Amino acid sequence: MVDFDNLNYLSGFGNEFATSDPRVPDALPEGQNNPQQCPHGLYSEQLSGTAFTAPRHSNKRSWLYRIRPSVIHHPFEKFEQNAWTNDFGKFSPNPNQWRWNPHPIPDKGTDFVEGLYTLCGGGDVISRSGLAIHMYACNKNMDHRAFYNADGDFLIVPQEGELEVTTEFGRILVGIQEICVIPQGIRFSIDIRGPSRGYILEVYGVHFQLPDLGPIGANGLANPRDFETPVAWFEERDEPFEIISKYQGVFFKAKQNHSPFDVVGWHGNYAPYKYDLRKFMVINAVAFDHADPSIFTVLTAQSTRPGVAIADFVIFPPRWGVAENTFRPPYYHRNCMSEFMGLIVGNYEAKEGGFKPGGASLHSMMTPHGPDFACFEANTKGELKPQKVAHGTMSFMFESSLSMVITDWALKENVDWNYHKDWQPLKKHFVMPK
Ligand SMILES: O=C(O)Cc1cc(O)ccc1O
Ligand SMILES: [Fe+2]
Repeated sequence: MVDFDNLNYLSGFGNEFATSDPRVPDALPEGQNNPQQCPHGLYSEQLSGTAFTAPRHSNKRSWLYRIRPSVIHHPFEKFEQNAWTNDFGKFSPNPNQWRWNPHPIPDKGTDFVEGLYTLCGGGDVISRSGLAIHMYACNKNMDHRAFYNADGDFLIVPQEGELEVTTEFGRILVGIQEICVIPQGIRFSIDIRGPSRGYILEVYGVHFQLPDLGPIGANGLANPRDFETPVAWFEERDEPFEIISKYQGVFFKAKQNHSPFDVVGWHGNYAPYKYDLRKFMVINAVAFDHADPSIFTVLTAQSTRPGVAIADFVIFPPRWGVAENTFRPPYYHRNCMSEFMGLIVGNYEAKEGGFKPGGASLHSMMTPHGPDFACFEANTKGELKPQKVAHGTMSFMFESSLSMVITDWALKENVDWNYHKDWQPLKKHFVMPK
């Protein structure tokens, strides 16, 4: 059996892939999807990621050739997960700047599903447009348990602990400074290598795509070939499994007597993938001024309004700051978008202190924010030499055109109640001309 450290991946973003587990190299039928009998007695099953009639350029579906069809399970019953929600209508608005200390990894045995925790979000899973932002913190494998999200796609950003992700499409090792995307409906199970924590961006009704490059040209930012999709892998395990479904924001469980990871081969363009953020080709200002952070967009989940995202996934990787006569850190600003930030490793350039790896911040629609006092003081003085910005760091932003609501528990737990004090010492420097 191939272990998680020696996995092969298929290269490319959104390609039409075709893959069979090397133990059964001819698992895919030749030239058709539904032969009267599939090779090796497999069942064929389609997983649709878009409407059948979606335009060809955005149409997503895959064909799975599996030992048993997914439908063989017992009825779903409620599964208690009280730190999760997709129902943001029930919480009160709060326009403050929010910063959270790292979400704690529990002492008691907790797997990925049990350790999910919702911070904020907006929109609606039922009318199929919106997003939610969650964290996970766990210390236990999802033993004989698989999860799928009927409501949307997950973009998972591990901050501590590599994740061994088994999916219906194959297996993925997701390291720190890597991300993985598990599209709507795909069953997966997460094993860990130690205490684990990370962030999740969930979007409903759309899938992530690469941003357009416009005048940048044909190359740059996240290059398509650096996205890695698993090769088919299956296990034949006739043992009790629990399938956890998140449907309309609520968790359900169903029993079945076999592993859901029994897909021997699959083909199509709807599949999970991972990406190493250190491969991002950074573009930035090389003469003067601070460019908008959209230059750092890795993936975008577009709304129906051109250029307006349900959520953009933006990173702040290490790079050279060279701009002349420029206040180089992020500018003070108010935005018609909502900005959620997380820190994977290192230090964020706009904050001299307080924003910790594993922590988070939310600057809501039109809520002012920007560099803290120490950052402003340090960067308005001194010679502007070329300088490596935040060596070895990786922070990110989930930016959304939706107004986000914070859960009641996130308004109480892990809150840095001193955050607003970061800006209070900013001095008045104005001098009235005589
Ligand atoms: O608020 C933030 O720190 C994120 C951010 C970074 C940047 O370089 C410009 C604008 C912006 O919102
Ligand atoms: Fe901002």
